[in-house]
Amino acid sequence: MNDNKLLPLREKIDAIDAAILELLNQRASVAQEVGHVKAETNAPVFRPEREAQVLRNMAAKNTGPLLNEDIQLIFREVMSACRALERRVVVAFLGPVGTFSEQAVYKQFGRAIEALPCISIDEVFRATEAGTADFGVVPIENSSEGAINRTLDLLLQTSLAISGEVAIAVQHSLMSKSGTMEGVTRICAHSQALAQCQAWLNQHYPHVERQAVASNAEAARMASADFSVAAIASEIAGHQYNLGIVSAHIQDDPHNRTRFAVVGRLNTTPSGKDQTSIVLATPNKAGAVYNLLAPLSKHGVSMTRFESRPARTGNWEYYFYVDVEGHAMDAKVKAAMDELNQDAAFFKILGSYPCTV
Ligand SMILES: C=C(O[C@@H]1C=C(C(=O)O)C=C[C@H]1O)C(=O)O
Repeated sequence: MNDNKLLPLREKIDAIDAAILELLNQRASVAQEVGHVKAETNAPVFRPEREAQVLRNMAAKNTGPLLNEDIQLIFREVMSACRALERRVVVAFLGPVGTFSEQAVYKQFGRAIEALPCISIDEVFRATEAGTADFGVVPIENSSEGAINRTLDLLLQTSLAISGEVAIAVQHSLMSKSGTMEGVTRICAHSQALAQCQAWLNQHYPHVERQAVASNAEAARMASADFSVAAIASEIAGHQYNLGIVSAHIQDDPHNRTRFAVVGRLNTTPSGKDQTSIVLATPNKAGAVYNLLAPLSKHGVSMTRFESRPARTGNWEYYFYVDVEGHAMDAKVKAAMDELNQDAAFFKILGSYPCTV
């Protein structure tokens, strides 16, 4: 074998690991000091703007061969572990475990947290508003199905602010207890997942009944207990419930993504590269939307997203959900927001937060 050649290389790796370990613990000790300083003033443990800066710095300094993406994953976990020495933050999400929401939680906060599964999006908001959780992670938009209306409606009323956003690739697989479709009479999934796989299902299993259930993970749980049920869910959920894969990645759009908002009782300060989400309504008159957006162009603020929701007043009135580049504390964003606020029938800043790194 090549072990004679490997041995000295492994000794090198052992020495480097010892140095990394030493440095990691030095870093952790400083994070503990940060924790003590924060405890004196009851300051928030999780600072998304600072974590975004650390991740951006690491990517900027990285000379390889490790990829920026992998460096950021590693540092996300390093920060998560350091943060947990200050305090383990509690993060509510749309459960049960195994959902894409749970993946989004770990992508944003790392693993060293307490993840709190909730039965509905409403419950995620409630748990976070009540302080049972420090943050909540809620789906806001899917690239093939559009906005998650319940989240938009709840954002309108909540006292929480958006403190971050996370996007994850959503890949659905068809799975069953046996790993085949033999004896399967029902395909279960969340309604969004059924919609995202509609064309594929129509083509491959047009005659099998489809049933919408509370979540894909719930579908996976049902399939694990019943040979007549197949589930559409993530492979992670399938693995959790010991399911076999019938067909992998069956979503109609191969680039299917879901964007999640992180909500909390925290107002995030500028990170250097931020965006601001607002919601506003116009008086119901000609040219209102045009006028509404004029302050943005006047102050040179770029709009990156625009979504409308019926206001349900019966008058064809709408709420507009708008994302703009920059932080609400930036002079030009602030000037544009002040003007919007003056003209709008309804105006609310949902939050300013770091752009995804
Ligand atoms: C150490 C801090 O606390 C947390 C941990 C961080 C880290 O490990 O780098 C960064 C931001 C905070 O979420 C800090 O606020 O600087």
